[in-house]
Amino acid sequence: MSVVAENLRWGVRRKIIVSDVSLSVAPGETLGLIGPNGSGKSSLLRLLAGLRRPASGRVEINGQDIAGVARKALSRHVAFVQQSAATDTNVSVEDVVRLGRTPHRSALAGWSEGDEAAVTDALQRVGMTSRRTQAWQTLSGGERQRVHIARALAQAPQVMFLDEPTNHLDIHHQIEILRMVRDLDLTSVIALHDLNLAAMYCDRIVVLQDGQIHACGTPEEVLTPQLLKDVFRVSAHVDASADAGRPHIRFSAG
Ligand SMILES: Nc1ncnc2c1ncn2[C@@H]1O[C@H](COP(=O)(O)OP(=O)(O)OP(=O)(O)O)[C@@H](O)[C@H]1O
Repeated sequence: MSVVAENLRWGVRRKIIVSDVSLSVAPGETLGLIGPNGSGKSSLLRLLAGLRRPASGRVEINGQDIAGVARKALSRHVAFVQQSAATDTNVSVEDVVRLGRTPHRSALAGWSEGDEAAVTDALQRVGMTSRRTQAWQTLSGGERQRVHIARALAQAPQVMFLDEPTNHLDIHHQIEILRMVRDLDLTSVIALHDLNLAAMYCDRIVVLQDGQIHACGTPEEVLTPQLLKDVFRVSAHVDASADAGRPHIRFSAG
């Protein structure tokens, strides 16, 4: 499914937070969203996912304006992995992942074999099968993050928005999760702080600054020393890595 945003604007009181953002994501593409703290990444993701209404502009998913689509209908296709989602504390890991099936179930339908299979598959994909019955509140930060990703996977979405999905994860799981999202047959938009991970796993990257798109293109086109200086205020060398020629950033210490 494609995602298209046209002239999105959103703000709070007089403060403009997302300003005239237009972008498009092709079916199956992985788009990275990078930018300094407070540049509007989370706000833009929420607009794209229909969790927030823009003051003006529109978002189309699969050619349909999401303003006219009910939340439950939208969540049959669209999943959102929040930065630090709060979850009711008195639940098990599998209870959390089961919530991902909610959009697919009617009030009268029981829990089906298909629902169970989706939960089992999602837990397996994030390496949490053995924790299935563990209490949610006893998980570590990174384990919670993986369970939230499993909940989104259980939703069987065709579009996935992820807000810094790797920020609590060790390097092994950061790579595992991003590789998995890239290899899944879905369209994804991922806000990331780690620029080298964005370079490795995203087909294209959008750079936000002060709520506006500063640059958009392939990792090679976007991640230049000049852009890193202008937007992120750091000095860096950018090498072509051995990994399919994707850029690799080396930050200067001094
Ligand atoms: N509901 C709100 N009310 C007031 N200000 C808000 C609101 N939501 C976001 N902001 C402000 O908008 C700006 C963008 O926030 P946002 O969370 O989208 O940035 P971000 O790029 O995701 O940041 P970070 O990298 O730190 O997670 C910030 O200055 C934030 O304080």
